[in-house]
Amino acid sequence: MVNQTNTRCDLMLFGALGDLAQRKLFPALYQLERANLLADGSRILAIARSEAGTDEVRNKLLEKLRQHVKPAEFDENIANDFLQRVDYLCLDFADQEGYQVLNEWRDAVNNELIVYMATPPSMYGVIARNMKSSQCCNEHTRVVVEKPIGHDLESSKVINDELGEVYNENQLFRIDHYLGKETVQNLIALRFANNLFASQWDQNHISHVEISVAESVGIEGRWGYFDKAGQIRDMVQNHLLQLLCLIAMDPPADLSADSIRDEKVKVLKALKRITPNMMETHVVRGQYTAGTIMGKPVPGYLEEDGANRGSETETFVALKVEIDNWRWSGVPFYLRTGKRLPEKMSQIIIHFKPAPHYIFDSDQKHLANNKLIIRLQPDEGMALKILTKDQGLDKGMRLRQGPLELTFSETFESDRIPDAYERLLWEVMKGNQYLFVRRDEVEYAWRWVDQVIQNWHDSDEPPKRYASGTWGPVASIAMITRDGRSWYEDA
Ligand SMILES: NC(=O)C1=CN([C@@H]2O[C@H](COP(=O)(O)OP(=O)(O)OC[C@H]3O[C@@H](n4cnc5c(N)ncnc54)[C@H](OP(=O)(O)O)[C@@H]3O)[C@@H](O)[C@H]2O)C=CC1
Ligand SMILES: O=C1O[C@H](COP(=O)(O)O)[C@@H](O)[C@H](O)[C@H]1O
Repeated sequence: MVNQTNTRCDLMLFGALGDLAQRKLFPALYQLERANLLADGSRILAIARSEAGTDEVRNKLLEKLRQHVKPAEFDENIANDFLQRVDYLCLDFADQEGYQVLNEWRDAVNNELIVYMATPPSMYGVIARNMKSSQCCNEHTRVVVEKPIGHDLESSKVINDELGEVYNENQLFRIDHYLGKETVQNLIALRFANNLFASQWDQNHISHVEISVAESVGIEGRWGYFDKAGQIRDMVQNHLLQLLCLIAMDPPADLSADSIRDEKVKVLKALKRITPNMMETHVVRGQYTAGTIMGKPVPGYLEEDGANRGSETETFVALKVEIDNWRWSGVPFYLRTGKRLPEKMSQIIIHFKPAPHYIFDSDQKHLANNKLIIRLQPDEGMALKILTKDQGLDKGMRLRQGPLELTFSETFESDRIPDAYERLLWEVMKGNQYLFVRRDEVEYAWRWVDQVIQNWHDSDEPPKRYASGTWGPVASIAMITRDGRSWYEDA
């Protein structure tokens, strides 16, 4: 395979021994090596707090790669070649003087510099300042930061200000890993490469939209982080609102980062405020109790390791979101996301309005709506549910609904679907910002989410319990049923 950039990069990875780095980032970098996308001479400096030598860290990383790369994609020789690029530096990120070693490592090498902060967000400002005062970075350095940026609008502004004191916006690559998923990028292709949909994509033709991001896992040992965040900060503020933006935005003038981000921001600005008296009909929050997932018993949220038994943090959220603009007036977007649901499944359903005048037997009217089902994960693909005549002499003009089906793995057999982090790291190396989130997007998303959280605090109502292995509190079903609709289930 061809090396597509030939750009030599030095990647400084802060937090290199943390969960994200070991589980996602190193496996993604390994895959770039396997695809021959890392230029010869590109290097990685793994930086973390543990005392260790480079050889010891390389061995540890090899172990982790064996664990986290699919066996069919793991090649010991490629892994060893890849690890030759890695050096290790033990550094307390707050130790300003220690940053001199970064310059020594850079030495006279002229590679482009990427700094990846896979650390708690409270460290972003510290690292940025220390990099600057030690002259380890310049106006060409690209800086990758992880979500969440803060826990509300105010704290996100502080973090963004700290980063902004050292770096320009065009140097900052804020990760929302959903934007790195192939199927999420495909939303842009689907909407703007197919005129068929472009002309149908508004309140004249669409009755409502569903966005479901279901996880079967719980909090995976991350109580300390998750209990302060909850599902609304962990998933809605970023991933679900980004999906909503990609579905709802107007066509961008081109594929440049700012054209796309400008359109997403317009959607975020137009989100209708959820006032306290709308909470009952527009918002459901839940917390899982013990139950069974795929035949296995699992503990409730309050029985997880490290749990504080009195916690009222939500692990499930359902929302009815309205967009106050010309295109989407009167079209609700129903969002739901939760942990310990029956299966891992992310999908978007576009429900089209029925034909304006109905000429078939009225007992079939419930079949009348076309639906576009976009499966983000797993079983990536899409299906357009259309109505056809039921075949047979005895059927008359009876209708039935069937799918025009596109399953990516079957239709495009040879394509391996890369992990989101592979795509995102690759785009950083090329300097493309279009899959990363601009400061104003983060802040408008917080502004909207903050008012929902504030309403929760004011009402003092605890989250509704749901058994693990179910689709969340029954109130989430009631929320959509009240509007004469239901969450889509494939029959
Ligand atoms: N893990 C995940 O799946 C996801 C993580 N993220 C985000 O990615 C970032 C990293 O998360 P994650 O990997 O889970 O976190 P971890 O706590 O596992 O890793 C953070 C790393 O940073 C190190 N660190 C923290 N403070 C210092 C310091 N002062 N000096 C040196 N090292 C320090 C920690 O070292 P030590 O171990 O010694 O404390 C640890 O190795 C966070 O912002 C998180 O929100 C986002 C999406 C998913
Ligand atoms: O950002 C996060 O995402 C994961 C879900 O990501 P996915 O790619 O597996 O769908 C979630 O489990 C985690 O809590 C959250 O921080």
